Amino acid sequence: MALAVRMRVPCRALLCAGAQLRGAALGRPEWAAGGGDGARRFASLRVLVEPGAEGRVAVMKLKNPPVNSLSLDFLTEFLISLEKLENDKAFRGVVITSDCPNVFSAGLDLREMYGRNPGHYAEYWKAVQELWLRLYLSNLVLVAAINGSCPAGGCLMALTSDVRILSDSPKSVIGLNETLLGIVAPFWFKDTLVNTIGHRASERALQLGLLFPPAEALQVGLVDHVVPEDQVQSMALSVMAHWLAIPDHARQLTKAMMRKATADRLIKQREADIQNFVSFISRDSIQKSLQIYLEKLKQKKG
Ligand SMILES: CCCCC/C=C/C(=O)SCCNC(=O)CCNC(=O)[C@H](O)C(C)(C)COP(=O)(O)OP(=O)(O)OC[C@H]1O[C@@H](n2cnc3c(N)ncnc32)[C@H](O)[C@@H]1OP(=O)(O)O
Repeated sequence: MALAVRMRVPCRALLCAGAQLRGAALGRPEWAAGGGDGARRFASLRVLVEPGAEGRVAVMKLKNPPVNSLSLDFLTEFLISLEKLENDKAFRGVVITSDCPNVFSAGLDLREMYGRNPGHYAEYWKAVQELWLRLYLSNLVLVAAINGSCPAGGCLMALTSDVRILSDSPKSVIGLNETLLGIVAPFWFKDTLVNTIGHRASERALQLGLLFPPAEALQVGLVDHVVPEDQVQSMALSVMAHWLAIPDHARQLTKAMMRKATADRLIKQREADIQNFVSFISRDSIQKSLQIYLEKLKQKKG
């Protein structure tokens, strides 16, 4: 039954093959298994996978310092580790959290979108699409344990999860803030937000580029729970236990029923979406906006 409901995402194999080649080219081992749990604990440079609870749950820790930006290398490593977990029938759920202090993820890596060539932009965008499709259509129960700042692409990642737990800290702001950078969230970012918080709240959040503090994120429905920082992971595991009490086949079919139409919109026009991104991001005005934003980030440090 699990096989019957497992959805295939085109081009995944190609992307993963690309990642392995990239890893090999960098002259480092692809995965290092370790610890007493053998294959249940593995790591790449930027993603750490540890056993969660009762051998059925894995905890994926994002480890791309300083701010877990979603670089191409990070995306490829993340996708490989997710595929490993998807293919291991022992795992039914994954908690996604950050290994970097105060930041869940700073979103897409601005350096992948600034000052590069069209071929690079296309390769990067394909990987971003793949991340969204693989997470959004995952058969696993995904719980985002958001232990820090979660803007733009970081928020998109969290929105693909089945449940979101946010730490109660002034640093833990979450939202799709693309307009603040002078860029526009693509339709599938928007669809994911609308499916979570509704049309009117999304319209306001997207146009204003809102980054919601914890209480407001909870109120608008962007996250499901806000808990003290030191309870984020334990809360995630306890919510996970609730979701795992449901038979997988029924939950998976229901998840597919709720999400497939949204994912299909992108699957049907992936190539056009890549071309749109490349032409948008290559515009002089957009490159200028990104340059200014990157400079602001640097100046902030003083
Ligand atoms: C059609 C186009 C659609 C594209 C859709 C785009 C989606 C996106 O995700 S765009 C990215 C949006 N992200 C942001 O706006 C977040 C920017 N970052 C921050 O606000 C902060 O860095 C922070 C709150 C996440 C963390 O703050 P803090 O701990 O104070 O760290 P710093 O700001 O000092 O940053 C350290 C270091 O990291 C660099 N950096 C930060 N964010 C990014 C990023 N998204 N991509 C690449 N690099 C990033 C920052 O510039 C600093 O670098 P150095 O000065 O070289 O140390």
